[in-house]
Amino acid sequence: MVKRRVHVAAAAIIREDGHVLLARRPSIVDQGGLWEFPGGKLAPYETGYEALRRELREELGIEILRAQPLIRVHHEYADKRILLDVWQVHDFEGEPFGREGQAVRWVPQAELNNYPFPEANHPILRAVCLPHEYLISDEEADDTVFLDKLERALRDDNIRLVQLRAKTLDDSAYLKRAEQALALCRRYEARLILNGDPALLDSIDADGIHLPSRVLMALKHRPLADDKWLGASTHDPQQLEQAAAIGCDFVTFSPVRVTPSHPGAAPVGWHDFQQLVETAGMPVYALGGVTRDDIDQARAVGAQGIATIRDLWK
Ligand SMILES: Nc1nc2c([nH]c(=O)n2[C@@H]2O[C@H](COP(=O)(O)OP(=O)(O)OP(=O)(O)O)[C@@H](O)[C@H]2O)c(=O)[nH]1
Ligand SMILES: [Mg+2]
Repeated sequence: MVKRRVHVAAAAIIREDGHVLLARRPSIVDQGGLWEFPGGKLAPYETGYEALRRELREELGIEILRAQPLIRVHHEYADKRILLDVWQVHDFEGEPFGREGQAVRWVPQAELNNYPFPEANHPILRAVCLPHEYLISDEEADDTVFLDKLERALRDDNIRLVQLRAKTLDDSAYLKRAEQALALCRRYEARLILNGDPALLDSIDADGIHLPSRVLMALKHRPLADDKWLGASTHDPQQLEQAAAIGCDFVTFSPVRVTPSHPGAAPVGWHDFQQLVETAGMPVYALGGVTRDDIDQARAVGAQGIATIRDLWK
């Protein structure tokens, strides 16, 4: 059987307080009763954004004023291949309601897991819950200097996702620093991701693990429970595939641009990066030579955002 191809535009409407608008599919349609991001199929000759605007008028009675790409997910159902082209809606006019009689609800991010979604939605839920900047901490010999810089980023730059990368510390110094960093991150409601061996979480109840690519490639299964975040460093298509195979929640991909920290590495550039992100099936942070000024560019080619040391660690 040749499967139908279905191209769908869908909206992640995220309110300032972090609540996300969900709609329930009527029980009589395909995937009935499940919750979804409002949207629908592209009509002939429509772009994704045009379809998004039309669908939200039809389904919710709102007019989009500003939206940005969030994630594109390719998924194979038993009867069709689907491309979900998901946009984050930042601003709209009108009060959304279930114009087709469907239930509509603003849901806090922390409660999204309680709602049954179609199978294809897993990466979308990840993308909705992750910020658009990922701070990777720099090597820092002194704990006090480290904590000062971390607090500055949390306080002044509003960073909410931090990876503790400290290759020069031995195990006990790393754990000590991780404990201090975790306490600080908790104060700012930021997530702390430890870099290295998943077993680190046995000692410290941080929010997740970031796998170096070497560790990623050696794994056969996801090494963490589902309630922790699993990230990985990737640099080529094989590593991206492996990250998807073991169920990573997100990855960094580098280098996208020329970076002074790795002058020998050939940057992939935005064009090829876009092709890689398209098939990644999970949120991808652009890394390597990128700054906060590149967030819109990164998102325009489908990335979750940017990851950086240099631009945020000061
Ligand atoms: N809108 C939307 N569709 C999704 C999501 N996840 C997901 O797998 N889908 C699938 O994408 C397809 C969207 O079709 P739809 O029924 O919304 O299409 P539509 O609004 O144009 O209505 P139509 O049935 O009149 O063509 C369905 O097969 C649905 O199961 C999601 O989060 N939002
Ligand atoms: Mg629909």
